[in-house]
Amino acid sequence: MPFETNATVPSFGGRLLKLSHASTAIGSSMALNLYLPPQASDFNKVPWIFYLAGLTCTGDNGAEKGFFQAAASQNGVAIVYPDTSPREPRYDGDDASYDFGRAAGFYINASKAPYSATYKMESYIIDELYDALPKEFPLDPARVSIMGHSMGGHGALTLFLKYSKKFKSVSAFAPIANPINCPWGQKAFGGYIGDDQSEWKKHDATELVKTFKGPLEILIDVGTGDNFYKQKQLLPENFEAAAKEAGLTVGANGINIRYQTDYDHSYYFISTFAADHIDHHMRFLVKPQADLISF
Ligand SMILES: N[C@@H](CCC(=O)N[C@@H](CS)C(=O)NCC(=O)O)C(=O)O
Repeated sequence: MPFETNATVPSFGGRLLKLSHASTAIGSSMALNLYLPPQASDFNKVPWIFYLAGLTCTGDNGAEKGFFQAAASQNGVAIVYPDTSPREPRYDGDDASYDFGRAAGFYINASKAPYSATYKMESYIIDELYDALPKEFPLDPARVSIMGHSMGGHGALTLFLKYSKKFKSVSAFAPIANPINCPWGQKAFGGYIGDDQSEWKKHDATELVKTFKGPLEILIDVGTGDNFYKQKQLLPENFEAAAKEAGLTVGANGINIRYQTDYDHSYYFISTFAADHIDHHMRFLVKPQADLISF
């Protein structure tokens, strides 16, 4: 059993499992939360959505304050809340700032020492959790989506754009949408990848969307009162312009960026629009009728 269940917390008729496991991608123990809605059982594998959290977070922030569980229960979808970086081993200066090192893994595989030894958050999500969780819990391996907030919004957008066959849909709250052009992204990519900016582009949603083929629907919410938006850490306009240039539909049936008047960067903002994001994903996660057995 790769996952240990350390606590089971009833929530909105379902169960929030507080899990830990020895991660092969990271090389040490990782904690995460898994919300199973009441519909999940040995006989009913439910669809599931990754929620990737932002800077300074663990898997607890979204589970405690995102308010996703109410809508997840109504729709019969599970939510996985991974951690935001390895916790062990420690590196000199890995907690010197809130936007690099611990709790700031940026959902990429670091290639620069010493972080390259363990900061493998892309492999952790895409290879390890994606495969291991449905083996042990009632999750449908064929119906997976991804969403995230801020750094986690960058993670959701880039992992979807890189591995679009693995996910049915994507959405983001206040994502860092063009990290190579903002201070957070430049600091993280410089520290985890090094000076080669052509490598940075491989992990930038605005760069990746330029070559995305096929129809693409993404729900993105950004608060106009978000100080990080005002400080140009998020740059959703750059993402939208790149999508337009690539010929993708922008607006309600395409790249749908909603600017929410006065909302900030916090979980008050996320929880307000949590149900909209679950609804967005359910449009892509419901089982086609042909799959249902009739007697
Ligand atoms: N600590 C940072 C802010 C970091 C921050 O706002 N983190 C966001 C994600 S980017 C978050 O979700 N924080 C945790 C929370 O609100 O629960 C600062 O002082 O500027």
